[in-house]
Amino acid sequence: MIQLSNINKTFNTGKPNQVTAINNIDLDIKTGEFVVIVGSNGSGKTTLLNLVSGNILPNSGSITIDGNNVTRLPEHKRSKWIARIFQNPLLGTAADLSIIDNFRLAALRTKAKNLSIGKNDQFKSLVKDRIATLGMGLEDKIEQPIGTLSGGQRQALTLLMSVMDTCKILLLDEPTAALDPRSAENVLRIADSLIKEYQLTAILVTHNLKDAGNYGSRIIQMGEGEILKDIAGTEKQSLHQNELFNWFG
Ligand SMILES: Nc1ncnc2c1ncn2[C@@H]1O[C@H](COP(=O)(O)OP(=O)(O)OP(=O)(O)O)[C@@H](O)[C@H]1O
Repeated sequence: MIQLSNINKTFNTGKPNQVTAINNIDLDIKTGEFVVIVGSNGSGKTTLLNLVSGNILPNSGSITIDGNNVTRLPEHKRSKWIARIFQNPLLGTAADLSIIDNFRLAALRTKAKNLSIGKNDQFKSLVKDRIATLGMGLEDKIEQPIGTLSGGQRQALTLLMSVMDTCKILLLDEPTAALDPRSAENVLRIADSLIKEYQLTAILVTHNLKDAGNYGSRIIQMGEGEILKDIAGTEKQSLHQNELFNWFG
């Protein structure tokens, strides 16, 4: 689903503050894989997500998504494949708009021409039903501005919104870092079940090694712009948390 070949990304090339954020990375992520990325600060995790999403372009190398060479394709042209959830729950939603209007926008993400979508009662009841699955009671508040909700509530809704339109890839960049432990657990559980239900290919960047152990079908450790470890399958499932801690020893 996602292939990175020989990807390099250097910032501030030729200046004293030049930094190689991604150093010659090859990565092949299969459809339906849920990859967890861990690594110290500055190891290149967010840059990697930015390269996949098209938020930044590589200096060299190629990126393929769903069989399409997207290396030079800007972010908005990749949105038909990709939804992204950020650390800050305020990103990804329009605070002043109601919950239902945010869901309308989400459903229109890749369909700018069909602006009539979501005006009818059928759409409202579909959204209410989906929101009810969160078990947060938010289905009765769909006319309320989304900015009045807590970070955890908002992040849960943002996840649901990401699957309102065509989406094959979910990029999660520390989506729970700003949440309390209970909300964080809830949001990750929702993400995990959406990934399974919609058979999404997902990448989760996290500093939480417990989550890194519990979630995902593959784990990658990054260091200084390179892939240091790449473990999948039963080996990933049996990875003990202590072992993960030792990676950072
Ligand atoms: N836009 C930019 N301009 C200049 N340098 C950048 C830019 N984005 C990232 N970098 C640098 O690239 C390196 C990798 O940064 P990146 O944000 O990808 O790391 P990270 O692993 O996500 O870190 P963290 O865990 O702290 O979020 C760092 O040295 C960072 O300072």
